[in-house]
Amino acid sequence: MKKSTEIPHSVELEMEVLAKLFINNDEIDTVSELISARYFYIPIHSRIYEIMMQLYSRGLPASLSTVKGYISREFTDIDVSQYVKELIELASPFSGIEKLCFALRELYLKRELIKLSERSISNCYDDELKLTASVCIEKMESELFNVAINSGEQRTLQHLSEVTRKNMKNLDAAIDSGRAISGTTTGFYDMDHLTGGLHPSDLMIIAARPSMGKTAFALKIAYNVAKHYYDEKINKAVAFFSLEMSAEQLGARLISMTTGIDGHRLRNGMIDKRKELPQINEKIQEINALPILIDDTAALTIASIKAKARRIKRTHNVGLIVVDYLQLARASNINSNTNRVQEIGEISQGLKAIAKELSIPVIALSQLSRAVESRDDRRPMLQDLRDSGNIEQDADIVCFIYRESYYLSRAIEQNDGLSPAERGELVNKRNMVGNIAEILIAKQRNGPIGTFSTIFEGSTTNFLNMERKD
Ligand SMILES: Nc1ncnc2c1ncn2[C@@H]1O[C@H](COP(=O)(O)OP(=O)(O)OP(=O)(O)O)[C@@H](O)[C@H]1O
Repeated sequence: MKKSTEIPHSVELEMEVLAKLFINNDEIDTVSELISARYFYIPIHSRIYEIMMQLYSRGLPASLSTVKGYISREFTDIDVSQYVKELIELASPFSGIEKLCFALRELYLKRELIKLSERSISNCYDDELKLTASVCIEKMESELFNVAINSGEQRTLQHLSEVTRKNMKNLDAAIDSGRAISGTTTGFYDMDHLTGGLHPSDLMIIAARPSMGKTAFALKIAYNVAKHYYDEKINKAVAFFSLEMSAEQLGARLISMTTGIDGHRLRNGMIDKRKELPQINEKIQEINALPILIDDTAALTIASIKAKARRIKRTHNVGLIVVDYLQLARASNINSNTNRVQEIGEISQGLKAIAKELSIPVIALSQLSRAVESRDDRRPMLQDLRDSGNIEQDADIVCFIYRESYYLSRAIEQNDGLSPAERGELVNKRNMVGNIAEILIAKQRNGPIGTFSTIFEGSTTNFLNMERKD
């Protein structure tokens, strides 16, 4: 392998791009979309480009004479007239400017990769910084992600017209979808109606007491989104970080959910081999085709979730991330003074940061404290999240799952000094509420709050729309 020790750059290429721009200022619009001043390695080139952009944006001609005035003052040791003359001579009529810009970008990205690798090496060698290996990985991943996704450009300033153009694009997409939603469908009609679907950059918290069906609900949304990607031939994937259940357990739930066969029977092999086995095989084929990625590493730190999320965005164009569940993740910067509330705060903040940085929705499940059960009405409220860091503030949407039948069944089973009449009343009540699971949207930053009902089928851990449209 032939190695070059020279920093990747091409003086001629840079000069040719500038020359073409001098000859035809109209190309500036195209070029400014593709490159920026930092793509030029030679300082005088970078400055010439910057000045041209400034003049052009003020409606002035970016001509040789105007630019020369500025440059001569700043680069006194260079014969600018001669330099600019050479520049013009270089302009070849044969190569298109876009091709040149891509070549320039290639060289710039290689330089950025070299720089980030050097920084990473020096972080690892530096004893004084005392960075852990996972912090070094997180830093490198983050920088690598910026180079890969944004080509190193961290765009922070946008003109309002760019923003409204995106608004119109979203509105057009909502109109075109014919589903009256602007985000990705959750598969739950009432939820889509209330929220407009799942939106990029949003952190949605799904919270409930244990056994209410958080995992089941989130898995159904993940399944619905992946099925939507598959059916519509959208090249995206869903990533499910399962800190509690193993990937096999989630797979078993998906099989039970899609075949309608009781999960308990499936686990114990109590199935009709002739009738049900072919059905299971058929559904497994369907599940296999879905773009769902599962990571079941336990006790992940928020830094490693971030790093993995960036990687999956790069490798699989992830469109939705689910984290089950928030309290099982660990903060990255824990010391002896860190308390649990601070730790949860860092995790929810980190999840929101992932949603924003990757511009995708993130769904995080959250446990609720026992306090819920000390009230007569056990429907969770936002205040139930208040002891848990900043979950409520960081979330764009908070929804709770509440199943009255769960509490009624528990009371019937415990049979705590119930008279036969009281027991009968509880059984009647449970029959009335049936398998209804209420979803309470208690906070929505950009929309209304409200409650809707779904059906929870315990035996298949499946959530369904009330009208069984799915
Ligand atoms: N085979 C089955 N038959 C009947 N109900 C079942 C079966 N398997 C699971 N369930 C019910 O599904 C519910 C568990 O759902 P899920 O694990 O999604 O809840 P969760 O809120 O995520 O729970 P946790 O917080 O404990 O993880 C429980 O109420 C459980 O009784």
